[in-house]
Amino acid sequence: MLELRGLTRRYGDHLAVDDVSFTVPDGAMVGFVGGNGAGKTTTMRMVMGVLAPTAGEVHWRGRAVTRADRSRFGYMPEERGLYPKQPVLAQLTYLGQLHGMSATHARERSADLLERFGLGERVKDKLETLSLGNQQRAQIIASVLGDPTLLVLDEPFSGLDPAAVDQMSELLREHTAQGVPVLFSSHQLELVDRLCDAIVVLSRGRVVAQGTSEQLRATAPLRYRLTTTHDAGWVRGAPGVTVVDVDGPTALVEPTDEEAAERLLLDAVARGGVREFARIVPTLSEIYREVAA
Ligand SMILES: Nc1ncnc2c1ncn2[C@@H]1O[C@H](COP(=O)(O)OP(=O)(O)OP(=O)(O)O)[C@@H](O)[C@H]1O
Repeated sequence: MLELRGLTRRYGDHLAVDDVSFTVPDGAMVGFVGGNGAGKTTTMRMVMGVLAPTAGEVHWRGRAVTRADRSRFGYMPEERGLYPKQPVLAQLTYLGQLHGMSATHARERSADLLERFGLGERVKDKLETLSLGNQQRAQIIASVLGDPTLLVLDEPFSGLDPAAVDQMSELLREHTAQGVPVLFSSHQLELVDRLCDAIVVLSRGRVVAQGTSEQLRATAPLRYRLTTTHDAGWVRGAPGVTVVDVDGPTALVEPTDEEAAERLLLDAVARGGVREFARIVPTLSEIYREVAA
């Protein structure tokens, strides 16, 4: 398990990361979301030891992380790590060796992954001659070489087409299935919602929400849409209900609890017909906008 304890980073007067604490349990995929400049990259750099924290600690498997621990972490940095002018397979092989693999094993594993991700024909090409999405595939492959004990990936899915997103998600799942914790940042909230066991939302350097997407949804107010056969203006006087909006026969309401919702429905039926009475479950994007506002 990876644990961030009160991680803080200042750049001069600017507090870029402010007392950030969360865990990435073994085998869990945790999505790290937040607007531009929220502090995700800075936090990940501190986890990897690329940047020293102003305060706070990173713990790995229950104790302060060491340089040896970090040498087994797989990292995809924001600035990416591969050399544009080097052939793809040669540099992946070299990287694998840096992670302790034999030259043969590193070359075989890299070639297998390149083949699997549709780059089998491009292994001898310089990285810079590949499309951006294909370069990104190679960068992700680089981060998983050498059986990493933890994966920290800075926007690994940006620029990938839907097929590559599926392939890369599958690759990450293979790692979580073996107990490897995975932390990745992304602006693609639907993807984060679909892939992650838990989500950490950062805003202006602070964690403003964290939990499973169900837990985050549960923090949203209970909201219903009522569509009647007549004008719904009467809901404004209904007990235990806050009216968000009324538009002709349709009302958006926030009952204090399920009982108040039921009373409202019975009232609506008694007053005429009900076309729809539906619980509005917010999307992760809506929750995100709310908490990050
Ligand atoms: N080397 C630096 N010197 C000064 N300020 C920095 C430096 N690196 C980052 N910052 C500032 O720290 C804050 C957090 O930046 P960071 O790159 O961690 O955010 P982010 O969440 O990764 O953003 P994005 O989604 O745009 O990549 C920003 O205000 C940024 O301008």
